[in-house]
Amino acid sequence: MSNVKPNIKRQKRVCDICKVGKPVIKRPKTGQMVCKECFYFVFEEEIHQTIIQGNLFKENERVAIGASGGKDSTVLAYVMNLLNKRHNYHLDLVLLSIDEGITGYRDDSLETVKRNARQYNLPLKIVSYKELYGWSMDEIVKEAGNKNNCTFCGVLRRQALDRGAVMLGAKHILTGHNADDIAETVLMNILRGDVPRLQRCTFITTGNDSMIKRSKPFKYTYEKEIVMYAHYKKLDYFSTECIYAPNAFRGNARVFLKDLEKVRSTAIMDIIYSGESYENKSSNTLPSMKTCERCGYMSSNKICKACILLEGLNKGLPRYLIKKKTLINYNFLFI
Ligand SMILES: Nc1ncnc2c1ncn2[C@@H]1O[C@H](COP(=O)(O)OP(=O)(O)OP(=O)(O)O)[C@@H](O)[C@H]1O
Repeated sequence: MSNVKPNIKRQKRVCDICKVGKPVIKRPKTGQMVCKECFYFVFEEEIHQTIIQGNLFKENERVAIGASGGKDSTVLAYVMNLLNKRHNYHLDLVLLSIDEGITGYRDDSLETVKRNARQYNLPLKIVSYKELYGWSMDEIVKEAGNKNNCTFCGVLRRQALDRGAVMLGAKHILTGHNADDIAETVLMNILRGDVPRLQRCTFITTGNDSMIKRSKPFKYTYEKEIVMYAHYKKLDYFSTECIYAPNAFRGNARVFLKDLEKVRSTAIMDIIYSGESYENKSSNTLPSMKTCERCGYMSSNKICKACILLEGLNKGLPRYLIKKKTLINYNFLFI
């Protein structure tokens, strides 16, 4: 047998998109091996397509980006700023941050948002729970204990974002909820048998009939790709988890989703598409939006959830009111 090696040149692997560049990223969404430049471009343009297909904006609209300093909203601010210029959306973009008053967490992440505002040259408004409600989250946790803090925080943040948007003269808020968040919410609503919420949790825009609407341009964007984008673009974001325990049930849905993804790579998109097929499929009508008789902000009831929670806190009965049926698991609505 001859020892002479056959003269076969090994073919250099190239980017699956441009067929030229060196592939450095395997896209979790498609499995393609792509170069950095193609990854940036398809990542940004898929978000642009989501925006166009969802008909999200009107020209000259003032749009508030909910900016927490975390990876999702940092990438959202960066990409919205870029697409606004690249595709001439003519949007008046502003950053809106809510300071929940969580020492050692939000104070640090707000410093990141302040830097982002300078880096992207976007105006920033910060509103705090303390100034709006007279309570910080640190004080609420001291009073109400550790158990329901995600419910308190979620209810108050939702209204705080609305109030901040009103202060900014914006009627549209964008949040960084991504495809993984939405798939988790679909799963949670299935596990709880919550059909009305299942029917609306995949909407890209909510609140069309109210003072302020909300949209999720990352509805079809995978969390892993957001992390990769932030990493390769060297974006300045804050990566610490909230010091108050995250919602345990969402944590279970997240673990379940990650396990599913290992055996079925398309699980996230499949679950979102399944959720979408439930949209408006029954006679269950959505509660119409009214204004709260106490604070004047949006509510589907006579008195809004934020006022009910604050009443409990101010009366020294925080846990009594949170147990009322209407509030249980209200934080599933925040998506
Ligand atoms: N304190 C805040 N101020 C302004 N917007 C917020 C705040 N907290 C959350 N949001 C908005 O809600 C979205 C989802 O918030 P969530 O708490 O689930 O954080 P997340 O998934 O870790 O996102 P991020 O990485 O942006 O922090 C954020 O992307 C952001 O747009």
